[in-house]
Amino acid sequence: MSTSEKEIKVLLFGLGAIGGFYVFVLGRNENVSLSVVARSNYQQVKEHGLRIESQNHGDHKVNIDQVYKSPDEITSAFDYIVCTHKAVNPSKVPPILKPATNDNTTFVIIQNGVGNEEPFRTTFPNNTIISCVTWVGATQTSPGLIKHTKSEDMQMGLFPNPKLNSDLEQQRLNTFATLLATGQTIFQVEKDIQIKRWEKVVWNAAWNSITTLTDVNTQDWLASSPEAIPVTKHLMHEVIDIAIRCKVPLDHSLADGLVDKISAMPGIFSSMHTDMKEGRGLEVDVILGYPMRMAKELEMNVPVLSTIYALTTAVNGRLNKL
Ligand SMILES: NC(=O)C1=CN([C@@H]2O[C@H](COP(=O)(O)OP(=O)(O)OC[C@H]3O[C@@H](n4cnc5c(N)ncnc54)[C@H](OP(=O)(O)O)[C@@H]3O)[C@@H](O)[C@H]2O)C=CC1
Ligand SMILES: CC(C)(CO)C(=O)C(=O)O
Repeated sequence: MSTSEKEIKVLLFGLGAIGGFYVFVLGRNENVSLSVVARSNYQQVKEHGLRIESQNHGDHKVNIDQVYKSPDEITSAFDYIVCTHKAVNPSKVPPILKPATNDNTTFVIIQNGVGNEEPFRTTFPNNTIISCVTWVGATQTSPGLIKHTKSEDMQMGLFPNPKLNSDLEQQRLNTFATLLATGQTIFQVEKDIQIKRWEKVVWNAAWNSITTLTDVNTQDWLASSPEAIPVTKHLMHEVIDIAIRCKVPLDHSLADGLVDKISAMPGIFSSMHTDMKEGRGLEVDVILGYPMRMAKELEMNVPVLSTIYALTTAVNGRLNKL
C-alpha cells in the first residue's frame, strides 16, 4: 500500500524508548501512514531506520513512512498524535504541535504522571484526548535501537471533552484500540482512566523518586533499613489520600499490593533514574508536583511526599544546570 492510500495518519512525537515501542506496534498496521518526530536520534533514524529488540516480540526493523526533525516541518493535520516525550515541562510541548493538527486530531498521551492532559486541553480545547498508562519496560540503548523487556501492558481511556459528542470520542478511542490490537500489544480500555493514572503515580512517586535519590535498585532499597518499607508505604498512603480527596476512588490496600508486587520482582531502577544518570531533567512535575499542588490546595498534611518532592526537585535543579 502506498503512503497516499493509507487511511489513518498517525504522528508519534517523542521517539525514545516508549515511543519506539509504540511505533513498532502501530507500524504493524498496513492502513496506517506513520510519521515520527525524532530529535537526538533524527540522523540515525532518518538514514538507517529504527530497530527494536523485544523479549516478547523478537527483533524487527520498524515500519516508518516519514521522519521529521520538528513539527514545524509539517504542513497537514494528522488523525492521531501519539505523545511519548517525557513530561519534564508539561505545558511547553502542546503549542509546538499546532502545525500537525486540526480540530479532528486526537491526542494520545502515553506518559507517567497525573495532570498530563491539562496543558493539551488548554491548547486544544476542541480535540479528543486519549490518556494512557503504560507498563512497558524499555530503553533506547543507542540512537535508533530500542530494547524492550518482557514487561508489557497498557490501560487507556478518554479524558472526556464536554464540548464533543461522546459517540464521536468513543469512536476515536475504538479506532485507536483497533490499531493497538492489530499491533499485537497488550492493553485494556478503561471507563475511568484516572483511577489507573493515579494508581500508577502511587507506584512512580515511590520507586522513581527513591531509585533516583538513592541510586540503589528497589530490592536493595527494601533491604537497606527497617525504615525503608514503612517510609515507602507512608508515602504511598499520602498519595492515595490525595487521589481520594481529588475524587479518584483508590483503595488504601493498593500500598501493600504495590510493595508486594515490587518485592516479587528483581531489583529495578526507573525511567527517572535513567534520566538522572543521563543528566537529563526529571518528570518531577507530573509524578510528584501535581499531587503536591493538589495536597496544598486541599490543605492536606503530607510530610513524606513533601520531603521526597523537595529532595527530587533539588536533584532536578542540579541536573537542569548541567
Ligand atoms: N522507559 C520506560 O520503561 C517507561 C517510561 N514511561 C513513561 O513514558 C514516557 C516516555 O518515556 P521514555 O520513552 O522512557 O523516555 P525517553 O527519554 O526514552 O524518550 C523521550 C523522547 O522524547 C523526545 N523528546 C522530548 N522532548 C522533545 C521535543 N521537545 N521535541 C522532540 N522530541 C522530544 C526525546 O528526544 P531526545 O532524545 O532528543 O531527548 C526522546 O527521544 C515518560 O512519561 C515515562 O515516564 C512509562 C513506563 C515505562
Ligand atoms: C518501567 C516502570 C514500570 C518501572 O517502575 C516505570 O513506570 C518507570 O520506570 O517509569
